[in-house]
Amino acid sequence: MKRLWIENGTFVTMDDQRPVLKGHMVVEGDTILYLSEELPDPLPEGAERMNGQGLVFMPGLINTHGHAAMSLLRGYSDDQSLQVWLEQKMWPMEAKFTDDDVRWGTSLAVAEMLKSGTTTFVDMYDRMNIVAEVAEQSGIRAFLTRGVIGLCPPEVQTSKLNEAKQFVQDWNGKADGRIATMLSPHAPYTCPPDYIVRIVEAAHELNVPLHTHMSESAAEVAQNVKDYGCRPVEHLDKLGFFTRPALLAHAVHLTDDEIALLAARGAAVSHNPASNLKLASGIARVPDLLKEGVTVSLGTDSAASNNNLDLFDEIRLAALIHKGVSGDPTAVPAQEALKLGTVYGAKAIWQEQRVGQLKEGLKADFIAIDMEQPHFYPQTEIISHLVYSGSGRDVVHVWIDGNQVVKNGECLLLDEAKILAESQRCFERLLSS
Ligand SMILES: N[C@@H](CCSC[C@H]1O[C@@H](n2cnc3c(=O)[nH]cnc32)[C@H](O)[C@@H]1O)C(=O)O
Ligand SMILES: [Zn+2]
Repeated sequence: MKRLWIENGTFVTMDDQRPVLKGHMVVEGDTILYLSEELPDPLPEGAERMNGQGLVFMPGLINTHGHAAMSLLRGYSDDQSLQVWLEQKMWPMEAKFTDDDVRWGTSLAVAEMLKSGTTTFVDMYDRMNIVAEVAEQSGIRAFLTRGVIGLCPPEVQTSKLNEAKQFVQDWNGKADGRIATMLSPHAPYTCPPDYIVRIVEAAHELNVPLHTHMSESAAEVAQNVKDYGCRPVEHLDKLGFFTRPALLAHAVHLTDDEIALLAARGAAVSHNPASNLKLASGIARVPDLLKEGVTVSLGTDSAASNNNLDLFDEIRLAALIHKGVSGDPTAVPAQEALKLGTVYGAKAIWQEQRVGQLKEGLKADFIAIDMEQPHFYPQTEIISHLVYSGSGRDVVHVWIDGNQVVKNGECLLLDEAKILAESQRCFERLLSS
């Protein structure tokens, strides 16, 4: 079996037992076989050797919410509220999307994510077969779901749900186990209650988790109260949503009771600070969620509301904004912020036994960061440096399942020049059609 031996590296493990260690890591096949300050004994036979000096190795980042194909709409609508951005700008453009647009928009997103250190991403979109093909080819790990908007006639609702179920059947566990799937009503405000109930039942049948957008804006919460007589968490609870493992994007506007209910139900949250700031949606109660024991992770949302997919930005924002709004400089410290993007990300997608830390027995999904740069000197607190002065541009190498997918900042399995040219062509066609 293929072996890689990294010598004399600095490893930020995200394992509380030994958060940072200097030493050696051996990868065998798709798995971390050995990680220690000591030389491996016996020395790994036939291993490719790599000098880790000047590099920091850490678990690949986990982006728990996004819509990759929307990278085509980066910069197309800035400085708008969620409702205007979504209904007047995104939906009309997305209605014109073809297979080709989804392919090149997704490829653009995946290239950007890989190069900035994301090794697992969650994606909610349609034409998901194409998204899965891009994920398979690129080497990335992906948790994919055909999101469904239910503001349409019953027969269209049914065909969308059938498509979402078929996607699960076709792709769950594919790409050497790198692809997992779930089901997702787009949001309580775009799916009637009876449709959400049908989606929950389908998730039980297929034994997959659920994902949705929830309580992103104050307007949508007010609408929920007006239409259904309760706030979104209680509404989803009544519809049985939390009888499945559930991942909720945004969760910005929550009461104490809602936080308690999420904790009791074991639901996980994807905190998307950049998107929430840009659409002026508000600031999620992350310190309170963490205090109550809710699993919180990080997502970029799409590049159309971010406007990049660099998860280091989300890590830094999470570490900064909660201090600012609470007046407490100890809110979301650096170590906790980095956990949001790694080990808690893994937990939020029920993958903590496989990814999210550098640990013997876990999958070899890891990244290398170039520390020999002015913004990382003097070299003192590495975790602080990564969170407060690092960015995705510092990532030089990326491995997923033990395979190197980015080398010296270049994607090995994607044709970057072609992706840039094709995405430009797709966007221009969308604009003029
Ligand atoms: N087109 C599908 C739904 C795909 S789910 C992905 C949808 O999420 C939308 N979206 C992207 N970001 C956000 C957000 O922050 N809040 C709510 N919806 C979003 C996006 O515009 C896209 O329409 C259907 O009609 O059933
Ligand atoms: Zn979204």
